Amino acid sequence: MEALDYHAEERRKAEFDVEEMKIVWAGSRQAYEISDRVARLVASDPVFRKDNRTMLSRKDLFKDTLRKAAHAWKRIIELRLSEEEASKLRFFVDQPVFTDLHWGMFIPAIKGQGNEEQQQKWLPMAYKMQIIGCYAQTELGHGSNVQGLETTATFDPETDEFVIHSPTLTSSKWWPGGLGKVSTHALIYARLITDGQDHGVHGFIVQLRSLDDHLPLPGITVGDIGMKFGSGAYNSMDNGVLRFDHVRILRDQMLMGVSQVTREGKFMQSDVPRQLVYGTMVYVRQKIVADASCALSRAVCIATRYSVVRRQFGSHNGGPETQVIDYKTQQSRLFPLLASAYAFRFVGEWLKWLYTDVTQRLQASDFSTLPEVHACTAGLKSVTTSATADAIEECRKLCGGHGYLSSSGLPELFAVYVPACTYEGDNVVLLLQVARFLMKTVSQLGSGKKPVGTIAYMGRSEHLLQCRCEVERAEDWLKPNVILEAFEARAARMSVTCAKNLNNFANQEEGFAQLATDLAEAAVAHVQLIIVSKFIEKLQQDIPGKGVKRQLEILFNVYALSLLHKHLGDFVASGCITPKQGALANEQLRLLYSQVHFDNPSLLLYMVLLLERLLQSTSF
Ligand SMILES: CCCCCCCCCCCC(=O)SCCNC(=O)CCNC(=O)[C@H](O)C(C)(C)COP(=O)(O)OP(=O)(O)OC[C@H]1O[C@@H](n2cnc3c(N)ncnc32)[C@H](O)[C@@H]1OP(=O)(O)O
Ligand SMILES: Cc1cc2nc3c(=O)[nH]c(=O)nc-3n(C[C@H](O)[C@H](O)[C@H](O)COP(=O)(O)OP(=O)(O)OC[C@H]3O[C@@H](n4cnc5c(N)ncnc54)[C@H](O)[C@@H]3O)c2cc1C
Repeated sequence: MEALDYHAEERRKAEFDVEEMKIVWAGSRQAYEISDRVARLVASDPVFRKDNRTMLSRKDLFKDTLRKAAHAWKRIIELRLSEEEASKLRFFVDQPVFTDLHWGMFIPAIKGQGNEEQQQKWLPMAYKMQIIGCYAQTELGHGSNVQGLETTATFDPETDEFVIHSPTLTSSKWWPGGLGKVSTHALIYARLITDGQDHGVHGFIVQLRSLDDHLPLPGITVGDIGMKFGSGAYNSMDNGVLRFDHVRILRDQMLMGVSQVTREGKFMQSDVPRQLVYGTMVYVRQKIVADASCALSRAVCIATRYSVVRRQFGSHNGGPETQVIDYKTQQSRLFPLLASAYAFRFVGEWLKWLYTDVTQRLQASDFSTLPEVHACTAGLKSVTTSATADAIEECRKLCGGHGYLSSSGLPELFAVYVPACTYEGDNVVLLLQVARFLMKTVSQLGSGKKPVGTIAYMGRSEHLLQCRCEVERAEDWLKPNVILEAFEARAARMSVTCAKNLNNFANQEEGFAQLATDLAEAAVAHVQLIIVSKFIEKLQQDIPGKGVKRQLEILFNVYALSLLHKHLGDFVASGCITPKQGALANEQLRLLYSQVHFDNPSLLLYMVLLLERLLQSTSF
């Protein structure tokens, strides 16, 4: 029987309820139904075709993108799509476009940092797209170091205006998406100067182009910064450059939700943390985490289908050659990526809850969880995007030469995805922010302040610094509590070791600079613990559907044990596990990959179908 026919036969026998798995992936039945409905809408509309993108010139690609964005907007209005449906539709158009920043940053920034009057003034125009905004923070000379930004906003009490100016070449705004051609307005982050005093970086709404003829307004020099990595891909986005020559704006165009400037030019910092000015970045970082699981599942879907169909070597007596998915190396490279897609999905769901929770707390002036939210969004954005970018490249390699063809979908997926390791915060810079949070927590352990939330395990560091994992046999690694304790012990020991070593330096800053690499690794250990623990929490929930929970347990073990294998040095060096226990973990991992293989060849096909079916539930 042809392997593919065999698939069809086996598919019907799938040991788990695929429809229920799709709902687990989507997060709820309602979310699944919206995704499915909108995905079909996009797939059936010829205007949204994607197969020609890599053959278009930059100019034609940009026109094609504008056409799609306009068509998407028209369909949203015609079909009266909800905000969630509209967001899905923009997502499925699946092409970096100015609306990502208009809807994804410009509007959230006004909502998060503007006062009531400013929201009432600007949001209706933005929602109707009568104005199109971008988020202009990064400059030629500074991206990571926000406090180093040079653009100035100097208050003129004579006219009750701010003068926005680019004093140096390096103060040119550089990179903002949507800036190069499309945006009429920008949210500019600039140094607020009143009465000769510099009050740091704040947000200002500045009109860039005329609403009549779209030409740049006086004092504004603006344009596109040119081709980016790869053909097609991110070149559908008009990332731009912007300079100001003493451009005047009204005082009420400074976002005044976090701090204010009075008519007399007095700077007023309300009793909120100044870091709320960074709120939009925190919001996008949590969205990027959810997005990682989508990009990763697409790549793994392609690589799994290829691995099932591709045959290479191993023919006996003229029979069919071996399916490459039968090879242990193919399995050990592919299966952890599938498991990661589910792990990132679940931690993304949790992070969305954490962000919603902090937003509600902020409305009640409760800033208690802000540091943890910053550490979680920064850390999870860093770890999930780095892992996903590496995974897409691995999926390309898993597909041999065909993975390098544009028609495989992988090159463009990679080219569009990889800037996620840089934008919204360089991944190393963000890990160092997590490390700062960890060191602060460790330094407070003796103060009696009990660590809570994702850092609560640090309160048990006494135990975690000397515990021994109870693993005698390979199957002991299938116990979630054993895995959790190993990851907690690793994270606690790496952080406490860093904290101890910091004391060997004259001051914290010097220590931080010298130990930055160790601190970044301790941050990764902390973040991976969060991902593992949220997967375990997901499995503790009531998960309907025949066999669904069982499959997710397999994926959890593959995810956790493949991570343990990858970072075995950390676990053994920190004394959490012995080399023998590490070897047992690897043995269990191999069993997870190949327990099907030895039992029954047809069951291997079932494992493959399981992967395919799991991925089918992730194909949107
Ligand atoms: C669908 C998806 C795709 C959506 C589509 C996406 C399309 C692409 C969009 C890309 C858009 C962009 O790239 S927009 C530009 C993105 N740019 C960035 O992300 C810049 C990254 N840099 C930064 O965020 C900042 O410079 C930092 C955090 C690195 C440093 O800030 P800083 O002000 O110097 O602060 P620092 O001295 O380090 O720390 C002082 C104290 O503030 C705290 N702190 C720092 N930041 C925060 C924060 N955000 N929230 C709370 N607290 C904070 C620290 O923990 C510390 O607390 P304590 O220790 O004192 O207690
Ligand atoms: C596709 C794309 C879209 C973008 N869209 C926007 C947008 O819409 N709006 C906007 O404002 N910006 C945007 N950006 C800019 C983006 O936010 C910045 O590029 C990003 O924040 C990184 O800053 P940087 O480029 O200055 O890198 P740098 O900070 O200069 O990083 C360069 C290297 O230095 C290292 N480094 C820097 N500081 C430290 C440190 N303290 N310790 C250790 N290592 C360090 C980094 O790890 C990195 O390896 C976009 C960027 C890209 C690529």
